[in-house]
Amino acid sequence: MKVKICGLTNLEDALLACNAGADALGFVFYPPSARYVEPAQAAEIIKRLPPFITKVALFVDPEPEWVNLVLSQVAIDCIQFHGNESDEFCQQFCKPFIKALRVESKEFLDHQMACFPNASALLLDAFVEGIPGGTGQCFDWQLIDPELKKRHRLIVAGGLTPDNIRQAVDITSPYAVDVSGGVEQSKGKKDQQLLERFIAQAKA
Ligand SMILES: O=C(O)c1ccccc1N[C@@H]1O[C@H](COP(=O)(O)O)[C@@H](O)[C@H]1O
Repeated sequence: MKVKICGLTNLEDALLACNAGADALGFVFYPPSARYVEPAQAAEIIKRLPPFITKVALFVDPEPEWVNLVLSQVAIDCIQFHGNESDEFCQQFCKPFIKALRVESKEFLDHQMACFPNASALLLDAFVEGIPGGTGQCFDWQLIDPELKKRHRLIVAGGLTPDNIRQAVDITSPYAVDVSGGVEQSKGKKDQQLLERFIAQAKA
């Protein structure tokens, strides 16, 4: 089980996440988010990370110029698109990409999943009207059809915490899980105990 910790804004939290066993770290380049990090700050954090950690840049309906600016300044391995971007839009940056889909219904999910043949993984998050992500809400994990897992690499996200992560993994058997709010003491500030408990439970 791979674990991505998202919404890193400072080096201390990034190192805590790595030491606790995180496989990937997410940096939010969506200015309205409370977890937004300036590219220069993300670049400084990334320079001091141990090797073999995947660095993920998160965007929501960005201008291509903004993505290219971030990629030119920050050593990013993978891009996570969390808005209404198309498969064609996402693949123009020549980086592996994760497409986030907000789960409204099983039919919607089946349809949406087929629209991203070039995604290296699909991330499933809760649907909350008017909020693109990081809502702290769960979706109905039972909506994931085992057939979908044969066709796509799935990342489960949305409202995950140290207390529900084991159940989420048992029900969905995903490729990876992604968390932001469930391991924070306040928006943009992670909590060491929550990080350690979350990762230990996810990988148990
Ligand atoms: O974290 C954010 O601020 C954010 C903003 C806009 C889009 C996505 C965002 N975060 C992603 O949302 C999911 C679920 O987060 P949570 O665990 O429920 O807080 C996760 O993939 C975050 O990377």
